[in-house]
Amino acid sequence: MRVQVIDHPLVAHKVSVLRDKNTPSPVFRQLTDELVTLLAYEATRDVKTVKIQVETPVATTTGIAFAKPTPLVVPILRAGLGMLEGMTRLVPTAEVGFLGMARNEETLDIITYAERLPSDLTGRQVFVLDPMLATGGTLIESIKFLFDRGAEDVTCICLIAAPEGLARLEEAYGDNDKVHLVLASLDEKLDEKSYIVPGLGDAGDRLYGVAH
Ligand SMILES: O=P(O)(O)OC[C@H]1O[C@H](OP(=O)(O)OP(=O)(O)O)[C@H](O)[C@@H]1O
Ligand SMILES: O=c1cc[nH]c(=O)[nH]1
Ligand SMILES: [Mg+2]
Repeated sequence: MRVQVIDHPLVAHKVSVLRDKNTPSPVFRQLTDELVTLLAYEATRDVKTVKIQVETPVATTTGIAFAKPTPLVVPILRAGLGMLEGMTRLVPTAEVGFLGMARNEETLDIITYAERLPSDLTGRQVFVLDPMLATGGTLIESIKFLFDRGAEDVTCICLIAAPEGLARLEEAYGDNDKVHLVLASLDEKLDEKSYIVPGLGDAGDRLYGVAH
């Protein structure tokens, strides 16, 4: 498993504003969108391409296009939905599939309540979007789901991760070079409710919930 924490002042600045509890939902959504585009630049470095011929007004040259089958982008509902538009703006030919998962806040068990993905993912490059990697339960379940369907490789784009969740992912996929994780920040720890510290609170609520 390859893990990249993007160390860049544009990313760090946007994460700082995102963390601020006084940042309202519309700004939170805008920053989430902007952050995805910055992380996607790195996350798509190994996307499969083919050479094509391009006619410029002056000459013929060689360019590239995304190889077929096209990449599949999978936001994990609900919070991952806030990252979808930023990703598809950069990879407009991507197909989009959906996984709805929720963490039971008492037991931390993961409930998969929705799934709308192609039935056969053989040979597909998949990009999973979820802002938070806390205990790692949701991401491990998502990656398993995608490999079970035949996905060739899985790149997860997350904004904030906890070391505890990263360790669980390493345990599950450390030896697998088909798993790639791109993060904006690796935080300190989880608190007693398994929220990321310092984190940014509940990403789903801050994107789509009632304003506090
Ligand atoms: O690493 P874990 O401990 O599994 O926690 C991370 C998950 O928790 C959040 O979703 P949540 O379950 O709150 O659902 P939501 O997106 O609907 O708010 C977050 O978006 C991740 O999916
Ligand atoms: O800190 C956390 C942990 C899980 N889910 C969130 O939205 N935030
Ligand atoms: Mg939530």
